[in-house]
Amino acid sequence: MFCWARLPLARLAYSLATRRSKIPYFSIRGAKTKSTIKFQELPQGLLIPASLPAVEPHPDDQTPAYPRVIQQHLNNVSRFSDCVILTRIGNFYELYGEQAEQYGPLLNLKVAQRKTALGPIAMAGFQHTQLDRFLRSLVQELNKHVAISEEVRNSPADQVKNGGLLYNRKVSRIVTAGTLIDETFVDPFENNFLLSIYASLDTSGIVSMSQDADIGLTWVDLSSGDFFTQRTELASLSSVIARIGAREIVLDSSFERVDRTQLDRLLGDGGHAVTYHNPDSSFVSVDQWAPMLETPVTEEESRSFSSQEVLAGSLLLDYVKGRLLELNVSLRCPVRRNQGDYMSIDKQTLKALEIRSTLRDGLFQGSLLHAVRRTTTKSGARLLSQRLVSPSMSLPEIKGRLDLVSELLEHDQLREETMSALRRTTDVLRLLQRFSIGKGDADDLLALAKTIQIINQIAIMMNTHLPQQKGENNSIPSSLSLRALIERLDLDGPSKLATRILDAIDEEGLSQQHLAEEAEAVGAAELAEQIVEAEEPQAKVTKSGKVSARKAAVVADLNAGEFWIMRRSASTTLKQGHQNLDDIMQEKAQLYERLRAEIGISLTLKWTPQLGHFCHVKGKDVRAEIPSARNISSTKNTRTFYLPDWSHLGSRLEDAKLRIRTEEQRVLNDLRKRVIENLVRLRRNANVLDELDVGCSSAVVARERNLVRPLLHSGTTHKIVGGRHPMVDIGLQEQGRLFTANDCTVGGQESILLITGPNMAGKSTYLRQNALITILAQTGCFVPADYAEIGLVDKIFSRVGSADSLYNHQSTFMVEMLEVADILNQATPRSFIIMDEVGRGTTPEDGVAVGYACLHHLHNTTRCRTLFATHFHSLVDMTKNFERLACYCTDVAEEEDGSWVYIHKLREGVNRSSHALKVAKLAGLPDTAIAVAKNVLDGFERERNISS
Ligand SMILES: Nc1ncnc2c1ncn2[C@@H]1O[C@H](COP(=O)(O)OP(=O)(O)OP(=O)(O)O)[C@@H](O)[C@H]1O
Repeated sequence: MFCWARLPLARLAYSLATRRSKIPYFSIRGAKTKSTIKFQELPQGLLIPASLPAVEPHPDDQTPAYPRVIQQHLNNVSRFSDCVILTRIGNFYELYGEQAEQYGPLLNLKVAQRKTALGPIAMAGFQHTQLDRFLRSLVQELNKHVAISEEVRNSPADQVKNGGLLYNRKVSRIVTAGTLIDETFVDPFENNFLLSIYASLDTSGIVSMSQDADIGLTWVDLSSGDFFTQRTELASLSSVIARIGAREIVLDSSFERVDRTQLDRLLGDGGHAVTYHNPDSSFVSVDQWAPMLETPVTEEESRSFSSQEVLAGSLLLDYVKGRLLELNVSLRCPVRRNQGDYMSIDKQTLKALEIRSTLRDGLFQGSLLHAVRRTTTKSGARLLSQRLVSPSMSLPEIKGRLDLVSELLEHDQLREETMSALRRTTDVLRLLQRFSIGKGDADDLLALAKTIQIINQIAIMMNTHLPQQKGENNSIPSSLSLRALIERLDLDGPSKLATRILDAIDEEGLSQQHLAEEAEAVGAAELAEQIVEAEEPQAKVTKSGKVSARKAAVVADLNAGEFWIMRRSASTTLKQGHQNLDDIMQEKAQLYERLRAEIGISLTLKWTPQLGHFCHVKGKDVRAEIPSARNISSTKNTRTFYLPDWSHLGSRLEDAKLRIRTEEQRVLNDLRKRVIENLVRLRRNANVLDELDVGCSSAVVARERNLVRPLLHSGTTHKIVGGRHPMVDIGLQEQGRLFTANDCTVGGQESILLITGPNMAGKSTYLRQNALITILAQTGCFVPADYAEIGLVDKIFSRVGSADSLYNHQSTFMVEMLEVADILNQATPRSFIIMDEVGRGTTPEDGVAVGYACLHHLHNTTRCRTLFATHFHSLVDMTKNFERLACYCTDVAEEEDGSWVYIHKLREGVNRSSHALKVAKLAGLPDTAIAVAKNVLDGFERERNISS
């Protein structure tokens, strides 16, 4: 029999999975070497080493070689040269050699040295249950690609080839920031996009930097299956990239020759990883994308893709395939986004308007999304986030979304009930991706079935409460009306699937199994303690709870495998299997009774993974004569022994259980297959839920914050009455202060509003609130105003604040000019521009000149809606003859006693006083400094009086 005491034991783990597959083993890891030795259990509970951590002879020669696992790691390092390799060894993932030395300290892992024939080699590792935590650090914080080398069971032939090794290792997947699927650290509220860009090449084979060069983009979220394509031109590329907000951008190697500063400017600093990849030719035509799609792209759709989009798609899919290796993933059919269908928001504007995060701290709280998000599902939150950065340009689409909000506002109870139902649903899109990569388990199936049931309930609720026909006054019912949405649901197939899942899976058994697994985990730890204790009897194991833990382990061991996750009725084979098992259990009871009658003692028939089927007696019966018993161990009060009858029946029992487990697995696989068959329907239904969720969210915010439905039209005018800034309004309310609403009529007769006024009196707030109201309106949300009539805006631009980019050799003024240049070059008569203090980054004279030039260009050439705030009062005089420019201002009201208040209400006219010293005093500048500043101002005043 194998002797534990000879092993340099440090850790021991018991593998549940392997035991279930009827090949029980322990794996023991040496304290220093961390090699793993597996022990197989023979009948009668004997343990023999299943494999030894042999130092394999090198195939080419007989010189000393690294142990196989290290050699495999080194091979992987050269095969996946851009990756950190994590190698699975039993219950651990290990890093070796240089990678252990480099990443061990970064990951806070202890780096040890393992002795090998070729000298010591560094190693560091962590428990397999911690994989996601370390992946997060490597992928998201250190921006690394991680190749995961998993243990795979060798086929009998491979075992012979590999000197009897039961397990081999194989890189199963490469994880990068953009290829996350079901990792626990994927942000549930945002999409995790991987974007590929294909640009036209010039004659010398370099990416063309001509502003109108054709660009193809495709982006995919592997965690939800969403897949999009778009064509654009180089001039708009950085805005499109900012809007998509990808975690990783894949470029082909022609981009490597683009000037670094130029490329950085194009790609922006959205916190994404950039990867260069050279695709092979496997996905060059859209037809070849089919194996990775839920359904092939139709010929008509495929004709709509530009050649650049197809090439970007082939780059993307080739990259995905190379990262997922053996995993299959099913993506949705690519949705083509027409540039003209969405309002373009450039990357500065996205930041400046704080759409998804605040400008200063990058926080969610304080952003527009935070102000308007009341979604109850994660995928609803993702949809809303996407919509806010890509407001629609389609009047029917916007009208449809607004109709839905209006309808949900009309039906309070229906809305409340829908929201409460949605709250109970699971994130179907992300769940389905688990099935698409072959991972979904019984819990996932149950979650899916319950969500399907909830969808059915929502449909019944809507059908019961909604009037049969919407749009009685001959108006055409909107495609997004509640009824139209419900009619979009495809309930038949999914309902059958849900019934099948719920009929098959035994929820009670499943939760008991989870409990048993937890108990077993306790048992494994306890067993490890026992063996350490057996090895070093002098070392006292004093861990509290030891006895109860042991009991839990024994209980778990006895019960393990008797909780079934499928109902007996799930299949005929299961029914028969359970009948067979019942019969054997009856035989067990009879055996027990027989033994008791024959031998006259009370004994228990037990099974543990380490001993197999054995008998146990205690107390006075310990010394009884038991024919054909073979002792295992005995103490004064207990005795453990094998009995052939029980060993034989026990192996039949195990066999019966194995048959049930195998059948359960088959049923599980069948259910998974059915989920995949329903993928398209389930995803379509999930979209309806998202639409409902976003509609409910908008209705709730509209009610909470007293928002109104905007009127959208195809003109180029804005008329907003009583407008408020969505975030400042909330912020002031939290402080018990009131926001002063302001009107904004711009476009047509007055296309430019030139706004002056004191510091801190609300100019920037006014500019931004009107831009935000426009974005909300075109997103299909109600807006913070008393009334809003908005002509569709194709591009929204803002030039606010100043930020230098020293890294890119750009001064504050250079950054400002780059942004202004983009605006003046790209704005169209349908655009909406806010410009705040243009020209403040240089001398006042130069600043005025630049400010005037902008106003002149916007007034005479672009002719689009513009709100322009400035402290350069001479601009007012210089633009006096601009017909379509009107002046407005904010103010300060001074009381006789010297106190003063800001008048945030905008009035027509000009205000030439900045009251800057009031702000300086408020900010706490020393009185002496204020006095000096005042003297300077008085001096200027005197000079002005003399010269006039
Ligand atoms: N309409 C308003 N109602 C109430 N408070 C407002 C309003 N507009 C602005 N405020 C408050 O005044 C603060 C300053 O506003 P804002 O930054 O817009 O002023 P400004 O005129 O642009 O200042 P500066 O010229 O110094 O940049 C805001 O943070 C907000 O607290």
